[in-house]
Amino acid sequence: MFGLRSLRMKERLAIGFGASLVLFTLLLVIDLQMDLGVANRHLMPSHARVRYVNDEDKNGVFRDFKRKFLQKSNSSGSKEASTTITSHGRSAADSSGSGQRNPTEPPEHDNFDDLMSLVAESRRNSEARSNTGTDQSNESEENPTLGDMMDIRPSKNASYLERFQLGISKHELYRESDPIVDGVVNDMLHLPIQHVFQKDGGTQIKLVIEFPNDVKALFKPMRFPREQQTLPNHFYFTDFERHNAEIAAFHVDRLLGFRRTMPVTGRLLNITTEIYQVADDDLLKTFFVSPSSNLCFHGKCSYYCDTAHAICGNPDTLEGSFAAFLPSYEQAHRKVWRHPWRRSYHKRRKAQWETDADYCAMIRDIPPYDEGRRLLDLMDMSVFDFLIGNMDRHHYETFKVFGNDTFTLHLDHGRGFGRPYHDELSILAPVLQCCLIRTTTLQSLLKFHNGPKHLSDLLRESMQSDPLNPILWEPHLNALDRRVKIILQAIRECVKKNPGDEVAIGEDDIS
Ligand SMILES: Nc1ncnc2c1ncn2[C@@H]1O[C@H](COP(=O)(O)OP(=O)(O)OP(=O)(O)O)[C@@H](O)[C@H]1O
Ligand SMILES: [Mn+2]
Repeated sequence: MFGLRSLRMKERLAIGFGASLVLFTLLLVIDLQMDLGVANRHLMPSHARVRYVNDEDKNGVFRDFKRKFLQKSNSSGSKEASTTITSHGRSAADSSGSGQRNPTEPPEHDNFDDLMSLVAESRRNSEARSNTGTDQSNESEENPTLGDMMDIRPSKNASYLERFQLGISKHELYRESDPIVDGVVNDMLHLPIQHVFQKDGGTQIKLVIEFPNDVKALFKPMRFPREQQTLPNHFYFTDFERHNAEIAAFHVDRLLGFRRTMPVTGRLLNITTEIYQVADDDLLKTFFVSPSSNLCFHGKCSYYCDTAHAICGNPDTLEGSFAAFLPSYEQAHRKVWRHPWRRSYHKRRKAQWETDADYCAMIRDIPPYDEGRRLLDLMDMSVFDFLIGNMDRHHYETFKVFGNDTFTLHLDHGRGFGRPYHDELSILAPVLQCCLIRTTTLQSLLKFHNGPKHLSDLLRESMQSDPLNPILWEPHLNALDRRVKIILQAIRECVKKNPGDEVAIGEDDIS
């Protein structure tokens, strides 16, 4: 009797153990699936939560700077919930990063002379190297274009876009002050729209707009007014995309001298004649008339493509961003790279860079980050994303034909410019952890900071010609100037931590 009972007990234990093993495996599988987030974005939990506070990285530069910065400032997140527009936007936002100064005292301007001398020194060194012929980076290195590589010349009646695409070079998308950018933008603004369909891939709705002569643009529609901030309970990957963020990001990238973002312009559309009447069948099926008699559509995608999140004319007009189309894959294959500082896209798991103090040291040893310009390009990307507040940089792309020592494309900035009163320091993690920045980028930042024109002034000027101007809500422009200073402070900390031979700035390898 006892033996039988104990046998049952054993069986029960075995069954219980077996069941928990199955349950555990199941949980692991679900966990793993969620971590595939980016490749399979539909699997990503909409309520996922990612913390970036790094408990183990007690000595990491990232954590150190974050702690120091937060101690000095009285948090820049205090106004996040407010969407009130005040005429004092500039001074209100400026005060958020400047510590506990007496409000009557004029703030003292820090020129960052230490960093200025660092840039000057780096310049002198590279000049000396090129004079003595010991320069590692070949200054006179060729900068072939896609046209050169494929041996294609623009046809006689080639559009601006075709010329632009063939002129994309190993170092950049377009040259400084290249008039072709205006040509491409003008075409997207004025050419008649012939055909519209939804672009597949990605999580939110995007349309491919076709103009005559094979000219194409990638369209993202406006959803909210400029003052709408990222909803407090939305993560970076559930945040709505903003058409104006795409426009502003193009201008910021150009002002930084990167030229790695395709030209983007705003355009006001007539939803009836310029979308509905030229839409393909699949898109057409998602059109409807709202109770206010406005024409609406929602398309098909994994996030916000339903009746409750439809895009509607007002009453017939619709704002959107038009990004010049990249060359087709057949023309120029692009290589997609997983970003080493990609967020976990998982509610419980942290990314390795969030917990590993030596993360950058590891990345530095892995190709293509172990040589050439790639790691410096990632530092630029981090600076750029921090400025625009973009946390959604999971992958990046390069043109295959140029090999590894080519620029990284800056694509997809629809989730930038969402929180003007918050500075997301974790976006700067690559720069803070590697203690590295390209000389020319540091120089640009110092110029923005010391003036006479600040980044916000230059950006306001640059975006003035856009038909949808003003593109940004004023607090976002103030945030840019505040963030420039934060980056400079961060670099200063790095330099202090790495005195002597460990120079914190990287040689510029672009001629
Ligand atoms: N200007 C462009 N021309 C052609 N293709 C583009 C352009 N910009 C982006 N793409 C392609 O379209 C894809 C999706 O674009 P984008 O990343 O902007 O959309 P998304 O919905 O935000 O995507 P995800 O959800 O994956 O972040 C990109 O992976 C890129 O390859
Ligand atoms: Mn995206």
